[in-house]
Amino acid sequence: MRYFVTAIGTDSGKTLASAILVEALGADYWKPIQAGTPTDSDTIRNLVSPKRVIHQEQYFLKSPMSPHAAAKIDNVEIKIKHLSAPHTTKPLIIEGAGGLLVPVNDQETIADMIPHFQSEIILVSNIYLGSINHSLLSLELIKSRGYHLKGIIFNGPKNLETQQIIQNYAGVKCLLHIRNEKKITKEVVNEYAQKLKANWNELAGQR
Ligand SMILES: Nc1ncnc2c1ncn2[C@@H]1O[C@H](COP(=O)(O)OP(=O)(O)OP(=O)(O)O)[C@@H](O)[C@H]1O
Ligand SMILES: C[C@H](N)[C@H](N)CCCCCC(=O)O
Ligand SMILES: [Mg+2]
Repeated sequence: MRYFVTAIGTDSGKTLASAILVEALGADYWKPIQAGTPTDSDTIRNLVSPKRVIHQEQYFLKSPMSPHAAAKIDNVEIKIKHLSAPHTTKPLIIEGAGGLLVPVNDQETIADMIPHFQSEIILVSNIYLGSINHSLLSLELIKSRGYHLKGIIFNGPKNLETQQIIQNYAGVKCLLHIRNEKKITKEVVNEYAQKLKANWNELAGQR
């Protein structure tokens, strides 16, 4: 099974959520398109067990910006049809870049990768004043394109009104709520992975 981790924007906590998912599901990790350094793959490497498989990025762009722009600077053309997911017998966590409508070239966006990889979406919704609108815009896109949303991971300070309205709109449960942590360590990732594993199995049981 492939899970596509996207978010309501950049710096939302996709890589942190991906590390937790990798540990919770015993999954492989793959960042198809990396723009700038430090790379998300290196961040993941430092946060998960050494037995986890982290696949090589298919595109590594030098500039920390939208992939469509970074690709032009590097004189590289990214086409979704040329992306090919690594083979694995384990679940695969695929991390996008920024939010859903981040362009990878002048016609295609990150969202177009989701059906290309036949993946289910895990949406990271970080909580701030304005995140309801950004979350519902992302959910509207997912719904209008008929993509499958596996669940939502909230990230940041608890805000029940914000979380409830987003969950109701999405019609899915919260897989995990990540609080603001002083430091992100392997231990923190592991703690959340245990919580996610419990929630994941409980939600699967509710089907
Ligand atoms: N709950 C949290 N507590 C503390 N720090 C956090 C939390 N969530 C994210 N961060 C930090 O915020 C920064 C951005 O998080 P992260 O890299 O996971 O975002 P991202 O959505 O993957 O960004 P990108 O779009 O660049 O891939 C990182 O330094 C990360 O460690
Ligand atoms: C470089 C950064 N870390 C992300 N990987 C790319 C974020 C692209 C954001 C584009 C935008 O929405 O303006
Ligand atoms: Mg990331």
